[in-house]
Amino acid sequence: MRVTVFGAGAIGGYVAAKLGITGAVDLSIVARGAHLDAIRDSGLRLIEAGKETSTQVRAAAQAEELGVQDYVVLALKAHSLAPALDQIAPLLGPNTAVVTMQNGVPWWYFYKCGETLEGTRIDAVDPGGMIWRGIGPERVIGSVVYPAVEVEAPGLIRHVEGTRFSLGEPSGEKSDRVIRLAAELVKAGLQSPVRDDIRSEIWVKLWGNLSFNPISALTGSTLATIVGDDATRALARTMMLEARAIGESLGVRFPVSVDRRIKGAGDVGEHKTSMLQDLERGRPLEIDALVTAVQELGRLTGHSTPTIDIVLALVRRLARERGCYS
Ligand SMILES: NC(=O)C1=CN([C@@H]2O[C@H](COP(=O)(O)OP(=O)(O)OC[C@H]3O[C@@H](n4cnc5c(N)ncnc54)[C@H](OP(=O)(O)O)[C@@H]3O)[C@@H](O)[C@H]2O)C=CC1
Ligand SMILES: CC(C)(CO)C(=O)C(=O)O
Repeated sequence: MRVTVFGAGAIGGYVAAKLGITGAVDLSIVARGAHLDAIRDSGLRLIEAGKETSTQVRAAAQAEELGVQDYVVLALKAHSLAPALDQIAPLLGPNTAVVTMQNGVPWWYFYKCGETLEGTRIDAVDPGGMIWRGIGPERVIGSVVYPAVEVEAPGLIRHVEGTRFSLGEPSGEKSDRVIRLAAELVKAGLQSPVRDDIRSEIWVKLWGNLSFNPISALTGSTLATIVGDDATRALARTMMLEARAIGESLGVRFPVSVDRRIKGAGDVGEHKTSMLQDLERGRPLEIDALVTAVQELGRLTGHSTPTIDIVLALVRRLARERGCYS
C-alpha cells in the first residue's frame, strides 16, 4: 500500500511517524524547508509518552519524485490546500484515495450528502471550486482529527495527547479503501473508527473550533479560562447554538448537549487553541475553514448568525492587523 503524507507538520508528521515505526506501508512524505532538511538528515523524530523515536522515511520536496499513490493524506492547514493543488496532482491516479485530515468545514462537505445542496461548493474553503476540480470529491475519505500535536523543532514532532483519527466516506459507505486504511492506522497504534456519518462528528469537533478558537485568539485566553469566565462562556455558547441550528438543518445529529461540549473544552485545561498559537507565532490563521465557512452555511440554509458574524469580524480584523490573514 503506497501512502504519502502531504504536509507532514504536526498532525501529518505524527501520522507518518506512527506509520513509519510499524513499517507496514510503503510510506513517503512531502515536506519543505528546514523541516524537510532535518527529516532527511536525522529521520522523522517523535516524542510520545516521554520516549523519543526516529524513523527513516522517504521525504520529498516535490511529489513528482514519488508518483501515483494508493492513499494521499492531506495534513495541511485548510488555507494551504488550494495553493498546493499543482504540487499534489502527481500523486493522484485513477484509484487514489485522499484523506482530508483538517479541522473545520471540509471543501467536499456537500458531496454525496443526500441533501438538496448536493454538489454545492463552499467558497470560504474552496474559492471558485478549484479544490473540488483539482482533487475530485470522489477520492475523499473524510477524517476528524483529535490528537494534540506540535512541531517542536524542525524534524521533531511532540505528541501531547490523543490518538483518535475517525474516518468516514462522504457517502457513509464502509468501503474497502476506508477499512484498509483504518486497519493500517490501528496497526500503527492509533484509534481509527470508521463512521457511517462522518459529517456529524465533523460538526461536534467544529463546534468547539468555531467558537473557542477565535475567542482565544481575541482574548489571549486558554480553554479553561474562557470556560471559567461567565461572559466568554456565554459568548461561546451563543455561537455554538447558532451553529447547531445550521447543522441540524443540514441533517446533522449532535450526540451531546452544548453544555457538555463546553465542559469538555474546559476540561482540556490551560491549553492555547491552535488559532491563538498561530497568532502568537505570526502564522496564517484558519479563520475561513473554522468560522467563515459556518457563516456561509448559515447564509445557504437561511439561518442568521449575528454572534458568529461579530466574532468573525473582530478576529479577521485582528489577524489582518497582525499580518496573519488576507
Ligand atoms: N496540531 C494539532 O494538534 C491539531 C491540528 N488539527 C488540524 O490539522 C490540520 C493540520 O494542522 P497542523 O498539523 O497543526 O499544521 P502544521 O502547520 O503543523 O502542518 C502543516 C504542514 O504542511 C506544510 N505545508 C504547507 N503547504 C505545503 C506545501 N505546499 N508543500 C509542502 N508542505 C506544505 C507546512 O509547512 P510550513 O510550516 O513550511 O508552512 C507544515 O509543515 C489543520 O487543519 C489543523 O487545524 C486538528 C487537531 C489538532
Ligand atoms: C483545542 C481545540 C479542541 C480547541 O477547540 C482545537 O482543536 C484547536 O486548538 O484547534
